[in-house]
Amino acid sequence: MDLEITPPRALKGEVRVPGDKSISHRAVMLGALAEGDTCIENFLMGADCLATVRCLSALGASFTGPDDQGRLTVHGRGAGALREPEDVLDAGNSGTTMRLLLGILAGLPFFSVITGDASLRRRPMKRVTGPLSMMGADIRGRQEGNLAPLAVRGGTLQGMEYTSPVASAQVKSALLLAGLLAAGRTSVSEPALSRDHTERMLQYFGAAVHRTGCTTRITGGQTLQARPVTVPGDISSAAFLMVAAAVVPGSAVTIREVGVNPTRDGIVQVLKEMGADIEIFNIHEQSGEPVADIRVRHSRLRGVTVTGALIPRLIDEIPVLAVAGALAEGELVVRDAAELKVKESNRIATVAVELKKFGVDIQELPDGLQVRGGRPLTGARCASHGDHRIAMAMTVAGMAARGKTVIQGAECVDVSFPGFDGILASLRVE
Ligand SMILES: O=C(O)C1=C[C@@H](OP(=O)(O)O)[C@@H](O)[C@H](O)C1
Ligand SMILES: C=C(OP(=O)(O)O)C(=O)O
Repeated sequence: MDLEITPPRALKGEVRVPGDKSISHRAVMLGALAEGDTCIENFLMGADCLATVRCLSALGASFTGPDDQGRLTVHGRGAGALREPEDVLDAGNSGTTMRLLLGILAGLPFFSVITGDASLRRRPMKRVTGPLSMMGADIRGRQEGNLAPLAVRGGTLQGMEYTSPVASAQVKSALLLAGLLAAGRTSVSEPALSRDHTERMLQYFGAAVHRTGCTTRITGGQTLQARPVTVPGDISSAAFLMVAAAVVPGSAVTIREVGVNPTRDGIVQVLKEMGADIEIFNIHEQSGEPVADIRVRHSRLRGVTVTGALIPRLIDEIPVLAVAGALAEGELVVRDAAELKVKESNRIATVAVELKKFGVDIQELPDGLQVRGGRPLTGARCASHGDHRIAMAMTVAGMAARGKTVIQGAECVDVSFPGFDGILASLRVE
């Protein structure tokens, strides 16, 4: 599907974005492991989270919904009620589905095979299958258990202390979920703190999880108690609207009920450092997660350098941050972000290739990007590379460019942000 964009005069109004993808995955997974009914409101009906629901159904979990309001109930009967799937589990395009489910499958006493689409079958899984094998699971796949399809014979796991070489919430979460099903204590240390939604939701469901610095610990054998979950709006989806409002002259956009977890809000911090006019207000807590309204008005931006512990706090927002950099004065530099190479596409390469089509001065770095901003953008014919974040970032570039932009293969937007073009259309002032 092609998406056509012409620059609006301004973006104005008040919107909500769909539910958080990370929290939606975790709500159904923990719901399936818990005892009782987990009623979820504002569940993300994107392709990735629906893949998680299908995999859990194949494992015997039972659901009511989702209805068209995003209401979904998981009828949990504890981990022991999950059973061997009769067919291959399909995680589609979703790294989170595959890696977190591997943690659960490793701790369950049966055989399963999990695969995904062409992009997911190229992404590294050894980062979870390696430590899960050390805990006692038998996991086989191409490149010594690195590439899906992966065959898992789960069973009795022994907790362990693991130091992850990457700051990855998917690695941490897979090991904490395996740790919940394992004997003894599991601890995961990471080089910088990644998103902590799994820890928060485990605690919300009654499990004891402790963190000291960047080390998180869980003791196996705890039971989870079902609780209602209201999923906040996804800050990673809101980021596209935030940058669009910041760069399109005359804009003023309010996004209601967005998750502002401090392990996810790096984009707000960096846009503010760049000079963006952003207000965060009406801060409150919902199902163990902080939520707020975000108002963004157009303003002049300047380039900054983004590195280190900030990177995991905005990893999925880097494609759209590069667009903000292209429209800012001076230079935006992103370093320590080599993880971008193993996402749905190699995002260092795809961001650079696509932004060059708009006339942007952008260079690939081994672990990031360098963008020299300030030149006017010219509308372009872009490719999504099958990557939702690239499709949406280039849409934002198109809104600030002269002339028409076309995004080829824009159907992948549905992975995380169904209704994206409708929400943008509702904000347009012609
Ligand atoms: O745990 C999660 O829900 C996610 C963690 C991040 O991946 P990594 O764990 O690979 O950094 C992020 O890029 C992804 O979109 C969602
Ligand atoms: C990297 C992403 O997701 P996943 O790893 O779940 O495919 C993303 O949504 O940008």
